[in-house]
Amino acid sequence: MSLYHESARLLTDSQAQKTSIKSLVYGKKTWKSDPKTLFALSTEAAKWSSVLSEVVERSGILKLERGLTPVLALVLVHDLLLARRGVALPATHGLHAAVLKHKARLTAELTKARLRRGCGSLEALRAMVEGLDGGGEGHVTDGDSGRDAVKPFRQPRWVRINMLRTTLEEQIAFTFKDYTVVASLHELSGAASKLLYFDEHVPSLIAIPPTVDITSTQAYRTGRLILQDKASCFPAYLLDPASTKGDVIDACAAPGNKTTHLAALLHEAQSSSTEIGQVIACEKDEARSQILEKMVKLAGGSEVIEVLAKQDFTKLNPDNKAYANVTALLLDPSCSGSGIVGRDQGAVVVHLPDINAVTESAVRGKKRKHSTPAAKQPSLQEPIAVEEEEVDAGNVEESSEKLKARLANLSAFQLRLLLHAMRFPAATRISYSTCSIHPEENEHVICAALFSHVARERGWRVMRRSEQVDGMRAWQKRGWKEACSKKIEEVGGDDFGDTNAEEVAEACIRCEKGSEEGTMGFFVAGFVRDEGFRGSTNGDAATSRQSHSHEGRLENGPEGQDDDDEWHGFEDEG
Ligand SMILES: C[S@@+](CC[C@H](N)C(=O)[O-])C[C@H]1O[C@@H](n2cnc3c(N)ncnc32)[C@H](O)[C@@H]1O
Repeated sequence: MSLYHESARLLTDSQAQKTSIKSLVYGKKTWKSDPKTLFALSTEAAKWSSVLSEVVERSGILKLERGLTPVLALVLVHDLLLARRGVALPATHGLHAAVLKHKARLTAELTKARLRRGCGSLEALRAMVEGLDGGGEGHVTDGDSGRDAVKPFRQPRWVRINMLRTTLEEQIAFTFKDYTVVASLHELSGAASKLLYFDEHVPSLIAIPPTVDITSTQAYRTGRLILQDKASCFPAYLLDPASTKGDVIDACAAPGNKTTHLAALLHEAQSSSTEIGQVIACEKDEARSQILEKMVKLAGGSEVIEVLAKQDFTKLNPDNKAYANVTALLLDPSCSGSGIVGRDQGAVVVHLPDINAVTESAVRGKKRKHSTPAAKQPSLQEPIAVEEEEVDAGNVEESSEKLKARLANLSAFQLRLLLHAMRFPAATRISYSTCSIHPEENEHVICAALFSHVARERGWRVMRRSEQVDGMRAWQKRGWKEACSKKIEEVGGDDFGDTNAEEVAEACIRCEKGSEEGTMGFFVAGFVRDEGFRGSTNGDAATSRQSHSHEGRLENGPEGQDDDDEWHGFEDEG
């Protein structure tokens, strides 16, 4: 295999496995190419990929040279146009010839790409590319000037208006009275002035420029405003807790952003005279339980939220009468955290040319979409200093085998929690979410749960896109169909006819990290079942086995029950 084929493979694996080029090169001893050369080419090609993908697309060579894949074209064009020694293959070699014959066209496209970036020389472009490397910024075109100039796209600061303590109107009239409302998220990027954007998907969510700090405002300090990534608002909103008119369990609650969001949604429904239940917030970790309690208090949720501190969710007995009115569950378990902005585990972002991209005449003025990681999201600094997502971040330089093993453990843990949630007899809605981009923790868990014994016995199915609340139905990025097909095939889903991969993928919601939608990488999906299934249990008299006191909830966990539908080899996420 040539240097170029090996480099193409490396970049593909690095993207897919979210593993650094370095660990892939030096973790494997069987490369045919010199590892140093392979590392240098792959790193440089990745660095230049946002420019070169544009050059390759606009030159149209992918349509002419059918033997070139987008990633192979990227590494070859890199060396053809940018390497001192050119392509390290004889000119007669098929790969070299495939790009060499288009050199004039490619060079012209590189010049245009340079000029579009306002760079007077190749050296200036080189400096720009070097400067952007690792800078963690995405790019947007400059609509105002009409020039396709590249500007760093900075993630906005998302602010959830906490309806437990205030209203949107009140905050607009006071905290944000000097702010100018803008129509697009892009207008916030890099702005130093007080601008405000109303989110189009999640009610009571606004965005402000990343440069504007609200942590010293009275509204923030008193829990009226909560800094919460947009994607992280999806699970409670999708769950639509008030629609089930009962209690809601937040199974993995600390630090409590989604818990207080659930409470706010219930509180709002109460004002429109619907009878509402309470939120039961469960957190296993002692220190994080304390943070949860503080957050609940600060957010004004004490009356609606009951905190079960130091409580392992899997040890709650679903058949305890104390949970007889639990109609909805939110499950946001520990995960790899690979969707968190700024946590790339060393993997590079490679922009690949699109074979179907329109050629230049059609692209003139077209806004390009980039997805490099963006500036680190603000975390809740004050008054509670804690990162929202508790994650199993693993080792930055871990090998792909280690990552695979870690993901297998995490997904087994996540599935175990999800299947436990499905056992609550009165529940009719569940939302499952992670801040991971890996299908192992997302679509695979959803599909495995769907085809589990407990789901089929108790009538659980995926919450279809058409059944979702408006904002979630409208959200464009959906689950990965191939990941669903793969898992459904693996769990023998073909035997249970009526669920197909396309429908499941469409039901799943994905957020892309560092994208121009301004979110972290995130995944959420819902499960529902019809009222007719309510109250179904394994047929045992479990409720008589323990008291209904708070303590009674903690004893007699599900161990010993029929666990046939669970995956074996469980290890806690540690
Ligand atoms: C991703 S974080 C949850 C973030 C939270 N939902 C929020 O929005 O603020 C996962 C949490 O689940 C907790 N956890 C992990 N396993 C658990 C279990 N078996 N039972 C209860 N909590 C658990 C972790 O300690 C961690 O605080």
